[in-house]
Amino acid sequence: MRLPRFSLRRLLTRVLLAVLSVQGATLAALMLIDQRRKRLRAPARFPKTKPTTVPTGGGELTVFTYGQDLYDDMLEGIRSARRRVVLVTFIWKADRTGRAFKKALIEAAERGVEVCLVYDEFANLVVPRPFFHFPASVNVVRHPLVWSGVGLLNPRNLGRNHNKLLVVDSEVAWVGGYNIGSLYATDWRDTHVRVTGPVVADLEDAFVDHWNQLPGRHRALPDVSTRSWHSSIRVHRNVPRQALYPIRGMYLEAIDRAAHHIWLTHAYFVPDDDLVRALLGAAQRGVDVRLIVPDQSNHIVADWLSRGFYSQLLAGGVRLFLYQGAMVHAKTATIDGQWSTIGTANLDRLSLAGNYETNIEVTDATVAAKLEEVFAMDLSNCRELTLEEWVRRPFMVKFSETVLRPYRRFL
Ligand SMILES: O=P(O)(O)OC[C@H](O)CO
Repeated sequence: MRLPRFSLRRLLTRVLLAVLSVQGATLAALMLIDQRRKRLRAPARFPKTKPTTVPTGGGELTVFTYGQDLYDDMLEGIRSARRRVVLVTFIWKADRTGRAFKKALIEAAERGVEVCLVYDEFANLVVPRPFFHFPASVNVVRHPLVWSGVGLLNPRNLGRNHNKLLVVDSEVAWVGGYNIGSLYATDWRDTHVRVTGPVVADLEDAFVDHWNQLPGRHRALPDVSTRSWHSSIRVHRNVPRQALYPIRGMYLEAIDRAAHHIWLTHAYFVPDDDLVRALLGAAQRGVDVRLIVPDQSNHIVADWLSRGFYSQLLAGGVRLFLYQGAMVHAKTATIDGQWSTIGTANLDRLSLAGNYETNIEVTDATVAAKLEEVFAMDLSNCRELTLEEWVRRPFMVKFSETVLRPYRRFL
């Protein structure tokens, strides 16, 4: 009898196919669970603060924690614009909220205001194309799926425009986690700020530089020439085309500097090794490190990738809080009662090393106190996850987390 010949190649192919099948089955099961959850989900309920304003950076900063308050404020800003409105958004839904923005922007253009808009093509593939048809008086540029005329496989050409920024009359700007859509107005807990003062020129400059880089035949905007060297608020922008990713550096530096507490609120938490090391290092030197993440976000796969970090973080002394009853979509941090950041970047690889993003970094105790209030409010709506509870989760759950680990680097 002849024995079948051992082939290493055949064995490796079979192992690879088996791993891919298990991963595929796990992802499919998660999708099914997600669909069912979404069907059965109760209406969102969560605590929120009224918009409150504090002086900072030679101007003012107002914190918004409820979408409807924010959208009303942004729409009022657009309706009162006299010279120029620039707006960039990752997602722009064609629903009641999205239509209200569209109408206000068209009306502004019709009364002579210069209106420049950017939206991300990929994020809005599901939005009917005609929604993005504007009169010629409005300047609209689509951030393309792939930057034209350049290699498809170069990650620098694939970065999504994940920004959410509005600037009116070079005097006031809004930036933060909110995309534009009715769901976000009432059902998601997110954080955005309105700022005035010198920082507005930096935010407008970020828009203008990007606008002028975008492919297409749109008219270039003049560079912003009124930027100050002296502000307690710094703008950090990721620009993949220029291989600029300062937001990751900003986080690493601030975490490394922390002496007392680090309080983070993040919608999608899939950090790289350096960020994990920085957080664990802070916890080890006695810093009170707390992280709020959604108990169930709108992306179940992101949740499961995030869960893959919990054991290490909990064992290292980081405290985890799971937000209940609604999606928490904020991307904020506050450290030592001194330092804060609010912006568009998630703590995942797409945001920190892939997308166009904008965060502001504020070194101001008054702003930190405001964000600590918001953090305390959110904590009141969280369930703390302990290491004791976490190690007792079922074997299949642990197995699924392990199976999905290789996908971390794609998110
Ligand atoms: O990419 P973000 O952080 O703006 O979140 C968008 C939502 O996940 C849309 O599904």
